[in-house]
Amino acid sequence: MGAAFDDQLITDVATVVSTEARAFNNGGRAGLDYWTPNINPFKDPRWGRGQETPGEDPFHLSSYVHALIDGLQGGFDPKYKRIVATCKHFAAYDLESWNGNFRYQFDARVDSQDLREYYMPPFQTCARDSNVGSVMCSYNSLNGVPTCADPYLLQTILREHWGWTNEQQYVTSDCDSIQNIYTPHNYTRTRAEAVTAALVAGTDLNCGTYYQQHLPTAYAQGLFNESTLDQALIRQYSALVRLGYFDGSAVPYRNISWADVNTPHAQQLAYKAAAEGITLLKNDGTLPMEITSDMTIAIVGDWANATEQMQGNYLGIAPYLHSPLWAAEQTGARVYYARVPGGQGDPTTDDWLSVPLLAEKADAFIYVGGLDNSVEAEGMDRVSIAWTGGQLDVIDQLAGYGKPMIVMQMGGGQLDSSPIANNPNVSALLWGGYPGQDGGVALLDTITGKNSPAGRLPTTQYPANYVSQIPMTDMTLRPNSTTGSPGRTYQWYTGTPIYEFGHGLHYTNFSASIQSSNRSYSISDLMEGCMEKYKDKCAFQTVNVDVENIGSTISDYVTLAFLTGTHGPEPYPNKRLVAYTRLHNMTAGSTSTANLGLTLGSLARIDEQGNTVLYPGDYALMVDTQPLAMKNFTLTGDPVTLDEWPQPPAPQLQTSDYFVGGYGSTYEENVIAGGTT
Ligand SMILES: O=[N+]([O-])c1ccc(O[C@@H]2O[C@@H](CO)[C@H](O)[C@H]2O)cc1
Repeated sequence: MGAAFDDQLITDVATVVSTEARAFNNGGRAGLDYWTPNINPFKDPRWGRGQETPGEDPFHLSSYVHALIDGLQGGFDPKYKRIVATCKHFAAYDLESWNGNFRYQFDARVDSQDLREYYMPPFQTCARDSNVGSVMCSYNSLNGVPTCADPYLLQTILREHWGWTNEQQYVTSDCDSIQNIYTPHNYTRTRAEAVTAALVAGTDLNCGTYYQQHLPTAYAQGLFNESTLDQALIRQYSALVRLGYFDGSAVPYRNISWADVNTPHAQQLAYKAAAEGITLLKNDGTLPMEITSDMTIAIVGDWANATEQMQGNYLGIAPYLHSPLWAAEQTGARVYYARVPGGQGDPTTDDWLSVPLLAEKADAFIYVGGLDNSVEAEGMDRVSIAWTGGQLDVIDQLAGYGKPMIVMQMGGGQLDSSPIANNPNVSALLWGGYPGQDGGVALLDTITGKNSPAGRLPTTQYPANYVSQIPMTDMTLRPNSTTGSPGRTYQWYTGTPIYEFGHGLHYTNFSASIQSSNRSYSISDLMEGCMEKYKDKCAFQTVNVDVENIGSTISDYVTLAFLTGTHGPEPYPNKRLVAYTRLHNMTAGSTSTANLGLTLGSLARIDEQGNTVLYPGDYALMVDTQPLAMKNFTLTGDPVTLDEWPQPPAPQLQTSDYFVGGYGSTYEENVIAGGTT
């Protein structure tokens, strides 16, 4: 869904989710607070939970999450919320288990510039601009303080700076993260101090047992006031009030029933969400490829008959799971399926004797593989971002027969696909993520041209040696000659990506031109017209981009607008996304206009203190990754601070390093006397 770059799609999907959630609630099968979305930026390609997020770019994440909350909660200030959404994990959480570091004890060291520029924007959008009902603090520490015990994060930034002060908004802990304040963070001397630190910092709800077990002792010890407890309770009960929990049939959502679950509309949307995200990385002209009933197709690989696997993690019960194999069989062609060796944990293909047999019979090969949840998962980061040798071996062998050879790269993270990209016998390469219940159909429709691919990569595809250039624990974004970091994300990476953020081919060609001429703007004039409470939200301009389909195939087109230029503090990023929109169903020869709303905030840069500043200098707006259109402009006058970032308190504690456990070990404290775990 991140690769679709289609905010309306996100709102539509989220509306189905919240509608079905209400049906389940009315049926007595579910609550009304949902611990979604995971909106941490996908900073490092090894991250096992990057698959849950829309991608690596903070502007993209912010725009996406705004659209998502709209659908989940039913608008930004509804009388009754449809459900409470929870933006998680606040903040700087993106490490599971890597090289002896675990999410429960990891201390993310982040300076104010990177914090405000990269790790904060999605949460600012959640709290300040979308009225999200709940925020979840994370397992990790941030600069020495466990986030669930950090008043700078939960009070100063979240509530005061972002004005997230409605009584019905509450912070929940991650599951057992309050226990983790005590161990393995070793942040407090006692358990009573750990629960106190969390409650006083503003963690209102505990996923786990620590509040139940230890708040009474802490209260008896006089560690916090009753009013602090009241505040947490008021926030949670107020949230129920805003959900209409106490209002019976006065709440319109009470009418939602099982008939509103798994509707034809929901099914179509599941298909659309899969189809819009499929991204064409390489094509020698073989695609689209008609599949007729007199053809024989061989569909192979670990994912060829994927069903549950198409859902990634955190999934519900799907009404059906249409695998690629199932979809291939619906074409009427004769289909051979082989799971073949060479998948995850199966590095050799030596005993695979069926290649020549398959090759003799098949008119075309479809290989579906890549990553799956056995290697990218919650609690599990990767150590390699290369394809397994076995998979490449199979792909090589099949490609060697000189027949149409299509590779589908699946999974939420990226792999270095250069061996496939550089193999002239591989006709086409597509990326499909975790496409959900109708994923197989969306993939086959893309091969045949029933769906024209228009997705764009929401993450950089790095070369495999990237993982030896920077440790996962390094939270910095900018390249650094001292540490040897080549930089993170398309904004700062100094190497050459295999496929860059925003890459995505089509079955047609597009041209674009930006309306309006190059010119200069005075910063003081811009500020004079800026009346918003939050200055970064003031409009700069709506840039209209005329996009023309100059090929012969109907297709969507995603307009990505990047800003470059010399303005603000050095170093300058390569470029940064400042707007995007998806144009739908553009017929051959047609022109559509993308209206890109730029704000003063989107022009601004972040200084070393984390302030958002509008700087004089040269700017260039470009459309698409291989610029189809470009517009230069300048800002003149003195810099103006749009948002003054609250400075962190002086560090008090250093993290300790005597935790020796692994994934899961922190739960041992939950053994109740006489019980088991
Ligand atoms: O059963 N457990 O032991 C267990 C432990 C951790 C866990 O993950 C946490 O729960 C999810 C709740 O939203 C958070 O996104 C995730 O970080 C989910 C389940």
